[in-house]
This record gives sequence, structure tokens and C-alpha cells, in this order.
Amino acid sequence: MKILADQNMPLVEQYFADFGEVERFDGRKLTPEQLVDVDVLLTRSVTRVNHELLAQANKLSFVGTATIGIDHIDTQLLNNKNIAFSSAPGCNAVAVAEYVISSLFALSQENARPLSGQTIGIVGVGNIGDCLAQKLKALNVDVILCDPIKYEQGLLENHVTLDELLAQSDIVTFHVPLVKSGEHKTLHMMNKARLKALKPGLTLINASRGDVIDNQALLEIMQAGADLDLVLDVWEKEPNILTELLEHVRYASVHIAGHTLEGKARGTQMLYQKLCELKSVEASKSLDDFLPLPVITSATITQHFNEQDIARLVHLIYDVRRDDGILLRHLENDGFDSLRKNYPVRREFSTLSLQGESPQLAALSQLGFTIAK
Ligand SMILES: NC(=O)C1=CN([C@@H]2O[C@H](COP(=O)(O)OP(=O)(O)OC[C@H]3O[C@@H](n4cnc5c(N)ncnc54)[C@H](O)[C@@H]3O)[C@@H](O)[C@H]2O)C=CC1
Ligand SMILES: O=C(O)C(=O)[C@H](O)COP(=O)(O)O
Repeated sequence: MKILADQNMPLVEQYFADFGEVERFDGRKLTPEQLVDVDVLLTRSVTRVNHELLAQANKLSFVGTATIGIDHIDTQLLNNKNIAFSSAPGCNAVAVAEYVISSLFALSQENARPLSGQTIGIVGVGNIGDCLAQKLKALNVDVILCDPIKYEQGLLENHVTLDELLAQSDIVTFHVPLVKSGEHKTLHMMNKARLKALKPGLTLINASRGDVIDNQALLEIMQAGADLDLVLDVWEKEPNILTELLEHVRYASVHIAGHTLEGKARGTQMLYQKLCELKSVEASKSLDDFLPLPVITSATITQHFNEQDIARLVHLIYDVRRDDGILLRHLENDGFDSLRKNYPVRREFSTLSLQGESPQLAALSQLGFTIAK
């Protein structure tokens, strides 16, 4: 069996070598010729799997994307061609939620405004939005949710419309898929009219897909003096982003919100499990076999732990500001993609085991830290 895998997908050899020969490709440069005689194609979000790419795919029986977003895959085409398909739902939900939590604490410190007492609006309450909402409950913030699809399905008790959410929130964070048409279209859901109507001082976070916010309109309102704190991980037209926007963004990163070691590795593992299922083989390998020990494994916390101490603990594991700024300096040539490819190792909160007597342990556990027994 011949397996073709994106070069930015970790642990493919470890998981898939028993199935056959593994070859790597550059996600943005894959050509139809490379798919001749390939049985399994494993992608990330940057490879468009469409009619043109599959023109010479004579043996392809499985396509997997180690992502939750599937806007780069023509799933109808795969279905028509009888090619099995799988994404990796939930693989990076914790990572993205932790990216948001890290951003919230960084802004709270820099703006000298405690998180508790603020209202956070989450748009899209799937794997990520739900995980984030659970973590935020630990921090005494008010959370309001917008997800008309889950609400209509009876899967969400409280739901407000997007416009209600924008009016009521101090911080708004987007976790929707990119949907280009239909009743619940998300393409440019933050259009110029909505952007112009945002209340001064609001924080806008986008770690979903760049096209959810009209980037040109956002630039125009920022240039006109809009008072917004912007946290952008995703951009329209990646990797050729609207560079003028960068100077207006508090924390700018290169579509790495989901890139914890665990998040990326889980994506690979989920595709391995799917292929095992398709081939009726027992899935014997697991993440614990491959993940290295983190640099910091444990910490003791004191009785009088407060919100600022929690912020310090969060930033000990991941401070979003380590990823901000580098984008501006590395934009030339292959800057955006090379920053993604060479992204330094980032671990999840759960890799830190906490001990101590603090009443804050329950909240820290809810945030995702491990509590020592
Ligand atoms: N920046 C990054 O590194 C990452 C970005 N993403 C993006 O985040 C998106 C969300 O990820 P998950 O939560 O795992 O996906 P999910 O599919 O579990 O959840 C998406 C939720 O959005 C809701 N939704 C759809 N249209 C909506 C609308 N018009 N208004 C409000 N809600 C709507 C759906 O009902 C669903 O509950 C992905 O589709 C992907 O594009 C995901 C992972 C990493
Ligand atoms: O899961 C998704 O959807 C994502 O956006 C990924 O976490 C990040 O995308 P790639 O690393 O696959 O480009």
C-alpha cells in the first residue's frame, strides 16, 4: 500500500508504516501526478482535494484530513468516486480553547481588566466552542452562546442570535466552520455593517477560518479608528494575508491555534484508527506510545491562588504572545508557511500536574490542568 502524507503531519511513519510505504508531500504543492498508484492520501487543511487533484488518482481508496475543518475537501466528489473519507473531529478542540484562554489572560493583564465580570460570546458551540465554554465556567465569566444549528436540533439550551451576542458581549470568539452558502452561511458573517456596529473596547477573536471576517472591511474600520482588541489566528487568503491589518492586531498568529503536539498527534491517530477500521485491523498503537515527556511536569500551588496566579500558570504552559510579533518579521517569501512548519513544541495544560491545598484546584482542573492524587 502506498501512503502519501503531508510533511507537517507528525507521527505518520510511527502509526502507518505497518500498512505500507509512507511518502511525504508539501501540502500546498501536491500535483495530480503524485497521486498515481497512491492508495491513501493524508492531508492537512492547506491541500485542496478536488476534481483537478484527483484526475490521475487510479488507486485511491481513502482520504483523511487530520483537521476538523473540511472546507478544503470536495466530499461529494469522494463519495461519487467511492473513496472513503475521514476528518479528525475534536482532535484540536483543547488546543484551540487553550489558545483562547491564553489570549484572554494576556489581554486581561495588559488592559488591567479582570476576566471575572466580563461577558464572553462564543459563536459556534461544537467541539471547540463547547470545550471553551466549559473552561470559562471555571473563571467566573458570563458566557453566552450562538449556534442556531445546535439550538434547532435541541442540543443547546440557551442561544442568542449573532447580533444579540455582539451587542451583549465584551469579548467575542468565533469557532464556526467555513460555510459559503445557505441559511447558516459563515462566509463574511462579520461583514462591514456588523464590524462598524461593534461597541468600542470589544475584543474580537478569530481562530476559525479567516473568511468568517471580511478582512478588508476590518482593515478599513481599524484605519478609521475603531477601538477594538483584535486577536487573529486565521486570515483571508492564507498564506498571502492582508499585511496592512497586522499593525492593528493585538495578537497575530499563523493559523496555529490548534497546533499543540497533542492536538496534531491526535489528528494523525484518528486517521490511523479510521484506516484500521476500514481494513478490519486492530488499532494497537496509541498516543502514549509516542508523546515525549513535557519539560515541566509538576507544580505546587499555594492556598491563596487568585486569577492572576491562574494567568501565570496558564502562560507557563502557553503564552500566546510568544507567537505574536514573529509574523510581522517573517512575512517575506515563505514566511507564513515556514512559521507553521517550524512551529515550536507546544503542550496542553493537562501535561502539568498540580498539587497543593488551594481552593482553586477545582477551577484549575476544569481549565484542563491535571490534579495530582
Ligand atoms: N485555527 C485553528 O488552528 C483551528 C481552526 N479550526 C476551525 O474551527 C472550526 C470549528 O471547529 P470545531 O468546534 O472542532 O467544529 P465543530 O464542527 O465541532 O463545531 C462547529 C459548530 O459551529 C456551528 N455553526 C455552524 N454554522 C454556524 C453559524 N452560522 N452560526 C453559529 N454557529 C454555527 C455548528 O453547529 C457546530 O456546532 C473548524 O471548522 C475549523 O474551521 C479548527 C481547529 C483548529
Ligand atoms: O483542524 C482544523 O480545521 C485546522 O484548522 C487545523 O488545526 C490547522 O490546520 P493545518 O495545520 O492542517 O493547516
